[in-house]
Amino acid sequence: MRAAVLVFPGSNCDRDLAVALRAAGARVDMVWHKDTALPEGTDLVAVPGGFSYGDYLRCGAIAAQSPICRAVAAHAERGGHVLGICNGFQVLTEMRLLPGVLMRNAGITFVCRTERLIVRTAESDFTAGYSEGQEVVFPIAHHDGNYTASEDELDRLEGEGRVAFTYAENPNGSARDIAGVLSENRRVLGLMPHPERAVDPAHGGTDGQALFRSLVGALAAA
Ligand SMILES: NC(=O)CC[C@H](N)C(=O)O
Repeated sequence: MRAAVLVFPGSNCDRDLAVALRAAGARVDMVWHKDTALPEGTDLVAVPGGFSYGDYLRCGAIAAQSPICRAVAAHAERGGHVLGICNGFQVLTEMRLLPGVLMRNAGITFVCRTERLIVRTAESDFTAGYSEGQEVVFPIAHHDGNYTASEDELDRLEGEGRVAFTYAENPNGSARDIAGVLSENRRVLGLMPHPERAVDPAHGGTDGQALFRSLVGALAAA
């Protein structure tokens, strides 16, 4: 299974994400945002956290216009898998690969702590390693994590089982406690918490391992 981890100016979780993917068995290529094509045979595009372009304009807005994002959109259009974590989730909403927007946290401040989450669906290649309703603990670190969409869109996401994770205690004002959502074909996942920071006992927890293992396992078998 081959994963492409994108690197933008200001990405700072790209190497953590590569480590988590490699530990789960993926072959990883780091791909610079100015590249125009993904490596041949890329199964998964992984968009990491950080502060792409210093979060200017809006988090992820400039990164979404990068040359590589045209190739990412084409990959998603072909039914390819895409994972966006934190700033990566913001990039995917700016690209409109996922619905909704990430606004400034309701409390205005940057929030950096570990957070309890509830897995809302195990029906995706990203969440198949968990059970529905399972509680997991991932770190969060963001100032624009306040997920917002129209009431109709939120009803649709919930109705279609596309809310992947919710917060047990909402840290940022996100509508309906949403921490992560899936695309219509369930092959694009964006989430604000950081599963790649919960894959080693030294991290204080390993609840993120199941996400990378189930994803790599599903794509290796495909
Ligand atoms: N950890 C991150 O990716 C942070 C994303 C973004 N810079 C924010 O603060 O909201």
